[in-house]
Amino acid sequence: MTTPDERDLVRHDPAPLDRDAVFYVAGHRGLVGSAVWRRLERAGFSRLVGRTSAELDLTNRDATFAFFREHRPRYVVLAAAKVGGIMANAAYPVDFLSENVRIQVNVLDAARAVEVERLLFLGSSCIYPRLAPQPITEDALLTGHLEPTNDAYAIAKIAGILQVQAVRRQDGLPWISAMPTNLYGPGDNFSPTGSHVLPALVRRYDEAVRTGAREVTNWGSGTPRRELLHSDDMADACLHLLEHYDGPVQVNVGTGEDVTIREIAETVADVVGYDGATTWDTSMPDGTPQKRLDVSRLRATGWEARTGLREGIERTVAWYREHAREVRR
Ligand SMILES: NC(=O)C1=CN([C@@H]2O[C@H](COP(=O)(O)OP(=O)(O)OC[C@H]3O[C@@H](n4cnc5c(N)ncnc54)[C@H](OP(=O)(O)O)[C@@H]3O)[C@@H](O)[C@H]2O)C=CC1
Ligand SMILES: C[C@H]1O[C@H](OP(=O)(O)OP(=O)(O)OC[C@H]2O[C@@H](n3cnc4c(=O)[nH]c(N)nc43)[C@H](O)[C@@H]2O)[C@@H](O)[C@@H](O)C1=O
Repeated sequence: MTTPDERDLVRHDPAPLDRDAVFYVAGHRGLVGSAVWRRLERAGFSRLVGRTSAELDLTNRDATFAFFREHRPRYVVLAAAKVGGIMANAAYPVDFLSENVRIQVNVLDAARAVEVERLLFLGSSCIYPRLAPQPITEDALLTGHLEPTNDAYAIAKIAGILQVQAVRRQDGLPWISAMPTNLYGPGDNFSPTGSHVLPALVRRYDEAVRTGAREVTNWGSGTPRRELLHSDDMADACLHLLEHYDGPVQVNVGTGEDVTIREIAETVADVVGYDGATTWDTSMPDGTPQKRLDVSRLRATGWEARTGLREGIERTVAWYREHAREVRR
């Protein structure tokens, strides 16, 4: 008989995924989910299943169970969540905690009921303590206080990691969790107040160019450091981990490099062609001073990010300009 500890040993080459099995991408229209869907299509998966939140509200437990019983997916990527930038998280902590806990518990319980073979849960680098030593290793989890602007969301994500580990221990199912750094790419949320920093800056600087404005004001001091990963790289890492990692520890996913918000703003301004002034509204929160991930566990499985930050920003600006009308609605 194997002990729980033996079952939890890391296997670097779990069985390759069957391209003809039913594969459910929860949140398939979001930034990450849509990139995962494109990646899986490219890899030859022929039976992808996705539902919008209007078609299947994952906070509804009965509907979630009915969906899993009907489709019986063999594989799942859980990329459905309530997601937002620093101000959305700070303003709506109840929603970020409650909705995310409900989505996760329902999906993970329903997946357990039909014995989903491989499942990837997506957390976030904000699960780590606000002042974790840099770069942040996976074992920094639960070693200190969280960043107050996103503690509610982080607690929900930590509960998800623990639920995946518990399913591994209790049922022996080889489910895994990935902790992405800050992400960006096509299909992102470009809402001026609710979005993350990169889409917010793309929209703001693009608008300044279009209107001829000579001054742009960003939030905070510009000194916090962030690590940014393109959503296509994230999607590639999701498939890679499902095929090459089987262990209880959540895996950090990022580039391993960070820059200041000011540097990100300068790059966005340069890419969109803005040459006016930039000021900083220090009445807005900075959030965590730095959250650079240690990605050595991921690298040990043979994966590295491919998209450089400037190239990723250029692609995102091009996408935004092509889709600006629908995005700005
Ligand atoms: N964006 C980022 O910088 C980061 C994201 N992550 C994590 O990655 C995952 C994906 O994030 P991201 O793609 O950016 O988020 P998005 O907001 O772009 O997409 C979220 C998706 O979740 C779906 N969803 C939300 N609520 C429900 C619900 N009640 N029922 C069914 N579906 C629902 C939405 O469906 P619909 O569109 O149909 O409403 C949408 O497709 C999340 O777990 C997030 O925490 C982690 C680190 C950074
Ligand atoms: C992914 C991650 O995302 C969030 O944490 P965050 O990293 O702090 O996210 P952010 O991208 O919103 O901000 C990064 C920095 O950028 C500055 N900043 C400047 N100007 C704008 C601006 O216009 N918009 C935003 N949003 N930020 C701006 C801002 O003041 C901050 O210093 C959490 O939701 C958390 O839960 C989470 O998982």
